Amino acid sequence: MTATSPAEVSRPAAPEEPVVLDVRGLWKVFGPRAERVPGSALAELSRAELKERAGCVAAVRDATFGVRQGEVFVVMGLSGSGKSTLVRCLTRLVEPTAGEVLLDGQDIRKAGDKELREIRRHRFAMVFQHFGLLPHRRVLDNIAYGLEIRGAAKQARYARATEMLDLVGLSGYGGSYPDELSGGMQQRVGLARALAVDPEVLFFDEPFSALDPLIRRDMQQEVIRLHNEVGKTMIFITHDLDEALKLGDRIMVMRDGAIVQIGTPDQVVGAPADDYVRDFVSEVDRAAVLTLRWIMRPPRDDDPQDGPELGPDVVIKDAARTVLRADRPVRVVAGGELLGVVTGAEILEVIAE
Ligand SMILES: Nc1ncnc2c1ncn2[C@@H]1O[C@H](COP(=O)(O)OP(=O)(O)OP(=O)(O)O)[C@@H](O)[C@H]1O
Repeated sequence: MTATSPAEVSRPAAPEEPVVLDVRGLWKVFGPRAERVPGSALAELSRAELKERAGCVAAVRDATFGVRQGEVFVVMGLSGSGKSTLVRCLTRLVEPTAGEVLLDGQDIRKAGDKELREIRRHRFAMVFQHFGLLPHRRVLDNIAYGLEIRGAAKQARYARATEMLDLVGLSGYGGSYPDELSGGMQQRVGLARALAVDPEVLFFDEPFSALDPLIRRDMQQEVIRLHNEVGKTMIFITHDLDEALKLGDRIMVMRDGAIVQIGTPDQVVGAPADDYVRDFVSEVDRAAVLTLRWIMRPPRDDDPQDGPELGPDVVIKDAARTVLRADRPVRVVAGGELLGVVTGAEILEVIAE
């Protein structure tokens, strides 16, 4: 494949949204006198050494990243890499050991109990793997639960809950109890409950891992659909690469508590930051993720200039037919500017891999 440096390759020039959640130098260390670890020589130790010398586990190590308004931000890594701990630190379900978590500029680590409760009730919502539905409450009351805690009047919360029930495709099930529904349906209730409070940020902690593969695929589609409809900022934990590639606007890869890479799906697949990420993405169908931007070559003087035009962000698989049928190089054009050309040779190289 044509060598392309990651810096040159990015997704379409969508206007960059402001950062909603700005995380800086975040640490979570479990163990005795954990607070002495960040910033000290202990912080430099490997996981095993830290455990041996200080009896501590650094579940999150010096994490710095920003989540943008309206994006689906996926946190991915093997089991034990720190995904859950990191995301729990963002809502302070786990108290961070050091660092800052700024929500619209306000450090939630400094929030008092009352303020924190307000943030959790009004600005955040969560969807968990094990649904977390209240078994003795009907579906509609489960969905309305967050609104009830907030003190919303009955009529208003039922109206909103019914709207959410319809939104997740469960119209008519409001009177059922959770155990009368399948796993996939229960998770739809979980989604509706989270959306009911109209949160600024929605957190998903491996929400679909307990579902069987077909239902899981349905639910992923459902998240994409809901995201398109409601446009919420979503932070989504998964250890499943396909899920990450499908859902993520950007993916953050973690290993041993540290961030290894943050990038769009095509960046993670096309330019893995190290062998760990390379290994992770080695089985991916690159033609389904990478775009023409990754394989185009500079035009040569002897290239015909009248080939078909395609945009740089067309996925290779979608462009293959056009490129392979054309009897001249396809021109990769954005904003009237010729960025490069692609021929059958470049396409076949990726497909043959
Ligand atoms: N309460 C705790 N006390 C001590 N160590 C903990 C605690 N919670 C998590 N850890 C450790 O922190 C590390 C990160 O765990 P975490 O659950 O965040 O990883 P994860 O990537 O979410 O894994 P999984 O996908 O298995 O949930 C692990 O080594 C774990 O053993």
